[in-house]
Amino acid sequence: MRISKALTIAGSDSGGGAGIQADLKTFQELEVYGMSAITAVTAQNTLGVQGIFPLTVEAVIDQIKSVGADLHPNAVKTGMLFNSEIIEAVAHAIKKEKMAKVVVDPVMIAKGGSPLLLEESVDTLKKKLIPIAFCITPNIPEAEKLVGFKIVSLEDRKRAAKTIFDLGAKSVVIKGGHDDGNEVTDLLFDGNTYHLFSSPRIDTKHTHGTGCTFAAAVTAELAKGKSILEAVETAKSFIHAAIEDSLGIGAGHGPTNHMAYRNRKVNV
Ligand SMILES: Nc1ncnc2c1ncn2[C@@H]1O[C@H](COP(=O)(O)OP(=O)(O)OP(=O)(O)O)[C@@H](O)[C@H]1O
Ligand SMILES: Cc1ncc(COP(=O)(O)O)c(N)n1
Repeated sequence: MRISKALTIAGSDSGGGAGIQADLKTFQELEVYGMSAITAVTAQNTLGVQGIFPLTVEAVIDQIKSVGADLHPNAVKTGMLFNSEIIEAVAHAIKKEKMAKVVVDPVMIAKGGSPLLLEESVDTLKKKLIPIAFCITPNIPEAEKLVGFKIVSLEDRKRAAKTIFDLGAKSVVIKGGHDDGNEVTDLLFDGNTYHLFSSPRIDTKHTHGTGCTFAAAVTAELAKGKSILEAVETAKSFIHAAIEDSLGIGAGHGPTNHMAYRNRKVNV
Protein backbone atom coordinates (compact mmCIF):
# COMPACT_ATOMS: atom_id res chain seq x y z
CA MET A 1 0.00 0.00 0.00
CA ARG A 2 1.37 3.45 -0.94
CA ILE A 3 0.18 6.02 1.55
CA SER A 4 0.37 9.79 1.15
CA LYS A 5 1.95 11.65 4.07
CA ALA A 6 1.38 15.11 5.51
CA LEU A 7 3.14 17.10 8.23
CA THR A 8 1.46 19.73 10.40
CA ILE A 9 3.59 22.40 12.08
CA ALA A 10 1.24 24.01 14.60
CA GLY A 11 0.16 24.52 18.18
CA SER A 12 -1.39 21.87 20.39
CA ASP A 13 -5.01 22.47 21.50
CA SER A 14 -5.66 20.48 24.70
CA GLY A 15 -9.38 20.65 23.91
CA GLY A 16 -8.79 18.66 20.71
CA GLY A 17 -10.86 20.81 18.32
CA ALA A 18 -8.22 22.99 16.67
CA GLY A 19 -4.44 23.00 16.10
CA ILE A 20 -2.38 19.83 15.81
CA GLN A 21 -5.26 17.67 17.04
CA ALA A 22 -7.71 18.90 14.38
CA ASP A 23 -5.05 18.54 11.70
CA LEU A 24 -4.13 14.95 12.55
CA LYS A 25 -7.79 13.90 12.80
CA THR A 26 -8.47 15.46 9.39
CA PHE A 27 -5.45 13.81 7.77
CA GLN A 28 -6.56 10.45 9.15
CA GLU A 29 -10.14 10.88 7.95
CA LEU A 30 -8.88 11.67 4.45
CA GLU A 31 -6.63 8.59 4.53
CA VAL A 32 -3.35 10.46 4.75
CA TYR A 33 -0.61 9.52 7.23
CA GLY A 34 -0.21 12.44 9.65
CA MET A 35 2.95 13.73 11.34
CA SER A 36 3.46 16.73 13.60
CA ALA A 37 5.94 19.36 14.74
CA ILE A 38 4.54 21.22 17.74
CA THR A 39 5.32 24.96 17.99
CA ALA A 40 3.47 25.77 21.21
CA VAL A 41 1.34 24.02 23.78
CA THR A 42 -1.95 25.71 24.64
CA ALA A 43 -4.18 25.01 27.63
CA GLN A 44 -7.49 25.43 25.84
CA ASN A 45 -11.11 24.30 25.87
CA THR A 46 -14.36 25.37 24.24
CA LEU A 47 -14.55 28.39 26.60
CA GLY A 48 -11.21 29.89 25.57
CA VAL A 49 -7.45 29.78 25.88
CA GLN A 50 -6.19 29.53 29.47
CA GLY A 51 -2.44 29.29 28.78
CA ILE A 52 0.14 29.52 25.96
CA PHE A 53 3.56 27.91 26.23
CA PRO A 54 5.70 28.38 23.09
CA LEU A 55 8.43 25.79 22.51
CA THR A 56 12.07 26.72 21.92
CA VAL A 57 13.21 27.29 18.35
CA GLU A 58 15.53 24.29 18.74
CA ALA A 59 12.66 22.00 19.71
CA VAL A 60 10.61 23.13 16.68
CA ILE A 61 13.48 22.78 14.20
CA ASP A 62 14.50 19.35 15.50
CA GLN A 63 10.99 17.95 15.01
CA ILE A 64 10.88 19.19 11.39
CA LYS A 65 14.39 17.84 10.74
CA SER A 66 13.53 14.41 12.15
CA VAL A 67 10.45 14.12 9.95
CA GLY A 68 12.27 15.49 6.90
CA ALA A 69 15.24 13.15 7.28
CA ASP A 70 13.15 9.99 7.23
CA LEU A 71 9.47 10.30 6.44
CA HIS A 72 9.40 12.76 3.50
CA PRO A 73 5.93 14.38 3.70
CA ASN A 74 4.10 14.97 0.40
CA ALA A 75 2.58 18.19 1.79
CA VAL A 76 3.02 20.41 4.84
CA LYS A 77 0.64 22.65 6.77
CA THR A 78 1.56 25.45 9.15
CA GLY A 79 -0.85 26.78 11.79
CA MET A 80 -0.18 28.66 15.06
CA LEU A 81 3.44 29.85 14.99
CA PHE A 82 3.16 32.44 17.77
CA ASN A 83 6.32 34.55 17.33
CA SER A 84 8.84 35.76 14.75
CA GLU A 85 11.62 33.45 15.93
CA ILE A 86 9.45 30.38 15.34
CA ILE A 87 8.22 31.67 11.95
CA GLU A 88 11.78 32.25 10.74
CA ALA A 89 12.96 28.87 12.03
CA VAL A 90 10.01 27.05 10.41
CA ALA A 91 10.52 28.79 7.04
CA HIS A 92 14.23 27.98 7.15
CA ALA A 93 13.70 24.32 8.11
CA ILE A 94 11.03 23.79 5.42
CA LYS A 95 13.44 25.11 2.78
CA LYS A 96 16.39 23.14 4.13
CA GLU A 97 14.40 19.89 4.15
CA LYS A 98 13.14 20.72 0.62
CA MET A 99 9.52 20.23 1.68
CA ALA A 100 6.97 21.10 -1.01
CA LYS A 101 3.26 21.95 -1.14
CA VAL A 102 3.27 24.15 1.94
CA VAL A 103 -0.20 25.26 3.08
CA VAL A 104 0.03 28.28 5.38
CA ASP A 105 -2.94 28.89 7.67
CA PRO A 106 -1.99 32.32 9.06
CA VAL A 107 -3.56 31.75 12.49
CA MET A 108 -3.66 35.05 14.40
CA ILE A 109 -6.45 35.18 17.00
CA ALA A 110 -8.46 32.45 18.75
CA LYS A 111 -12.28 32.69 18.83
CA GLY A 112 -12.30 34.11 22.37
CA GLY A 113 -9.82 36.86 21.39
CA SER A 114 -6.51 35.37 22.63
CA PRO A 115 -3.59 36.23 20.33
CA LEU A 116 -2.02 33.09 18.81
CA LEU A 117 0.45 35.23 16.83
CA LEU A 118 2.18 38.29 18.27
CA GLU A 119 1.07 41.48 16.49
CA GLU A 120 4.66 42.42 15.61
CA SER A 121 5.17 39.04 13.87
CA VAL A 122 2.71 39.65 11.02
CA ASP A 123 5.49 41.27 9.01
CA THR A 124 7.78 38.25 9.46
CA LEU A 125 4.95 36.01 8.27
CA LYS A 126 4.63 38.14 5.13
CA LYS A 127 8.36 38.26 4.41
CA LYS A 128 9.49 34.75 5.37
CA LEU A 129 6.61 32.31 5.08
CA ILE A 130 4.16 33.59 2.46
CA PRO A 131 6.82 33.54 -0.30
CA ILE A 132 7.25 29.76 0.16
CA ALA A 133 3.53 28.99 0.45
CA PHE A 134 1.85 26.83 -2.18
CA CYS A 135 -1.45 27.94 -0.67
CA ILE A 136 -2.40 30.40 2.08
CA THR A 137 -5.81 30.28 3.79
CA PRO A 138 -6.59 33.47 5.76
CA ASN A 139 -10.03 34.27 7.14
CA ILE A 140 -11.29 37.80 6.44
CA PRO A 141 -9.74 39.53 9.54
CA GLU A 142 -6.40 37.77 8.85
CA ALA A 143 -6.51 38.81 5.18
CA GLU A 144 -7.22 42.41 6.26
CA LYS A 145 -4.13 42.35 8.51
CA LEU A 146 -2.00 41.01 5.65
CA VAL A 147 -3.15 43.58 3.07
CA GLY A 148 -3.84 46.61 5.27
CA PHE A 149 -7.32 47.46 3.95
CA LYS A 150 -10.89 46.58 4.93
CA ILE A 151 -12.65 43.75 3.08
CA VAL A 152 -16.36 44.42 2.66
CA SER A 153 -17.36 43.52 -0.91
CA LEU A 154 -16.44 40.57 -3.14
CA GLU A 155 -14.34 43.01 -5.19
CA ASP A 156 -12.35 43.88 -2.01
CA ARG A 157 -11.83 40.19 -1.39
CA LYS A 158 -10.56 39.60 -4.93
CA ARG A 159 -8.18 42.58 -4.60
CA ALA A 160 -6.95 41.21 -1.25
CA ALA A 161 -6.37 37.75 -2.74
CA LYS A 162 -4.34 39.26 -5.60
CA THR A 163 -2.34 41.40 -3.12
CA ILE A 164 -1.49 38.32 -1.02
CA PHE A 165 -0.68 36.34 -4.19
CA ASP A 166 1.78 39.12 -5.08
CA LEU A 167 3.60 38.50 -1.76
CA GLY A 168 4.65 35.15 -3.27
CA ALA A 169 2.00 32.54 -2.40
CA LYS A 170 1.11 30.32 -5.38
CA SER A 171 -2.59 30.33 -4.46
CA VAL A 172 -4.80 32.12 -1.93
CA VAL A 173 -8.06 31.10 -0.29
CA ILE A 174 -9.87 33.85 1.63
CA LYS A 175 -12.47 32.05 3.76
CA GLY A 176 -15.89 33.53 4.30
CA GLY A 177 -16.88 32.33 7.77
CA HIS A 178 -16.61 35.86 9.19
CA ASP A 179 -18.77 37.41 6.44
CA ASP A 180 -22.53 37.68 6.91
CA GLY A 181 -25.43 36.41 4.82
CA ASN A 182 -27.16 33.09 4.32
CA GLU A 183 -24.27 31.63 2.36
CA VAL A 184 -20.63 31.11 3.34
CA THR A 185 -18.39 31.68 0.35
CA ASP A 186 -14.67 30.91 0.17
CA LEU A 187 -12.69 32.58 -2.61
CA LEU A 188 -9.74 30.81 -4.28
CA PHE A 189 -7.30 32.75 -6.47
CA ASP A 190 -4.86 30.47 -8.30
CA GLY A 191 -2.96 33.23 -10.08
CA ASN A 192 -5.24 33.20 -13.12
CA THR A 193 -8.82 32.70 -12.05
CA TYR A 194 -11.05 33.49 -9.07
CA HIS A 195 -13.13 30.47 -7.98
CA LEU A 196 -16.03 30.72 -5.53
CA PHE A 197 -17.07 27.87 -3.19
CA SER A 198 -20.41 28.52 -1.52
CA SER A 199 -22.54 26.58 0.94
CA PRO A 200 -25.54 27.46 3.11
CA ARG A 201 -24.48 29.10 6.40
CA ILE A 202 -25.08 26.70 9.30
CA ASP A 203 -26.52 28.46 12.33
CA THR A 204 -24.31 27.14 15.15
CA LYS A 205 -21.82 28.29 17.79
CA HIS A 206 -19.81 25.07 17.38
CA THR A 207 -17.17 26.32 14.96
CA HIS A 208 -14.01 25.91 17.02
CA GLY A 209 -11.22 24.73 14.74
CA THR A 210 -12.99 25.26 11.42
CA GLY A 211 -10.04 27.15 9.95
CA CYS A 212 -7.51 24.50 11.01
CA THR A 213 -9.71 21.66 9.78
CA PHE A 214 -10.33 23.31 6.40
CA ALA A 215 -6.60 23.97 5.79
CA ALA A 216 -5.69 20.45 6.96
CA ALA A 217 -8.16 18.99 4.45
CA VAL A 218 -6.60 21.09 1.67
CA THR A 219 -3.16 19.80 2.75
CA ALA A 220 -4.29 16.16 2.82
CA GLU A 221 -5.73 16.38 -0.69
CA LEU A 222 -2.60 18.10 -2.03
CA ALA A 223 -0.52 15.34 -0.41
CA LYS A 224 -2.51 12.83 -2.47
CA GLY A 225 -1.60 14.72 -5.64
CA LYS A 226 -4.89 16.54 -6.16
CA SER A 227 -4.94 20.00 -7.80
CA ILE A 228 -5.57 23.07 -5.65
CA LEU A 229 -9.06 23.37 -7.16
CA GLU A 230 -9.92 19.76 -6.27
CA ALA A 231 -8.33 20.12 -2.81
CA VAL A 232 -10.38 23.22 -1.92
CA GLU A 233 -13.56 21.59 -3.24
CA THR A 234 -13.06 18.54 -0.97
CA ALA A 235 -12.03 20.71 2.00
CA LYS A 236 -15.21 22.77 1.67
CA SER A 237 -17.36 19.60 1.67
CA PHE A 238 -15.36 18.17 4.58
CA ILE A 239 -15.75 21.27 6.79
CA HIS A 240 -19.43 21.72 5.88
CA ALA A 241 -20.21 18.17 7.01
CA ALA A 242 -18.05 18.60 10.14
CA ILE A 243 -19.92 21.77 11.18
CA GLU A 244 -23.36 20.42 10.24
CA ASP A 245 -22.97 17.24 12.32
CA SER A 246 -21.12 18.90 15.20
CA LEU A 247 -20.79 16.98 18.45
CA GLY A 248 -22.31 19.48 20.86
CA ILE A 249 -19.61 18.98 23.49
CA GLY A 250 -18.26 21.62 25.88
CA ALA A 251 -20.05 24.66 27.29
CA GLY A 252 -18.65 27.19 24.80
CA HIS A 253 -17.70 27.13 21.10
CA GLY A 254 -17.55 23.36 20.59
CA PRO A 255 -15.42 21.47 18.06
CA THR A 256 -16.58 20.21 14.70
CA ASN A 257 -17.16 16.54 13.93
CA HIS A 258 -14.15 15.26 12.02
CA MET A 259 -15.90 11.92 11.38
CA ALA A 260 -18.90 13.43 9.60
CA TYR A 261 -17.49 13.46 6.05
CA ARG A 262 -16.48 9.78 6.27
CA ASN A 263 -19.83 8.78 7.73
CA ARG A 264 -21.66 10.51 4.88
CA LYS A 265 -19.53 8.74 2.30
CA VAL A 266 -20.18 5.40 4.00
CA ASN A 267 -23.93 6.00 4.16
CA VAL A 268 -24.56 7.08 0.54
N1 LIG B 1 -21.44 28.84 9.90
C1 LIG B 1 -20.83 28.20 8.91
N2 LIG B 1 -21.54 27.42 8.07
C2 LIG B 1 -20.93 26.75 7.05
N3 LIG B 1 -19.61 26.83 6.81
C3 LIG B 1 -18.84 27.60 7.60
C4 LIG B 1 -19.41 28.33 8.69
N4 LIG B 1 -18.41 29.00 9.32
C5 LIG B 1 -17.28 28.70 8.66
N5 LIG B 1 -17.53 27.88 7.61
C6 LIG B 1 -16.53 27.30 6.70
O1 LIG B 1 -15.45 26.90 7.53
C7 LIG B 1 -14.19 27.22 6.95
C8 LIG B 1 -13.44 28.13 7.89
O2 LIG B 1 -13.94 29.44 7.73
P1 LIG B 1 -13.67 30.67 8.69
O3 LIG B 1 -13.71 31.90 7.88
O4 LIG B 1 -14.63 30.59 9.85
O5 LIG B 1 -12.20 30.34 9.18
P2 LIG B 1 -11.48 30.71 10.51
O6 LIG B 1 -11.92 32.04 10.99
O7 LIG B 1 -10.02 30.53 10.29
O8 LIG B 1 -11.99 29.67 11.55
P3 LIG B 1 -12.20 29.99 13.09
O9 LIG B 1 -13.33 30.97 13.16
O10 LIG B 1 -12.57 28.66 13.66
O11 LIG B 1 -10.91 30.55 13.58
C9 LIG B 1 -14.50 27.82 5.59
O12 LIG B 1 -14.41 26.83 4.60
C10 LIG B 1 -15.92 28.32 5.73
O13 LIG B 1 -16.59 28.32 4.49
C1 LIG C 1 -3.50 25.65 18.92
C2 LIG C 1 -4.51 26.40 18.13
N1 LIG C 1 -4.29 26.63 16.82
C3 LIG C 1 -5.19 27.32 16.09
C4 LIG C 1 -6.35 27.79 16.65
C5 LIG C 1 -7.34 28.58 15.85
O1 LIG C 1 -8.27 27.70 15.40
P1 LIG C 1 -9.18 27.86 14.13
O2 LIG C 1 -8.85 29.13 13.41
O3 LIG C 1 -9.02 26.67 13.27
O4 LIG C 1 -10.49 27.86 14.76
C6 LIG C 1 -6.58 27.51 18.02
N2 LIG C 1 -7.71 27.94 18.63
N3 LIG C 1 -5.64 26.82 18.73
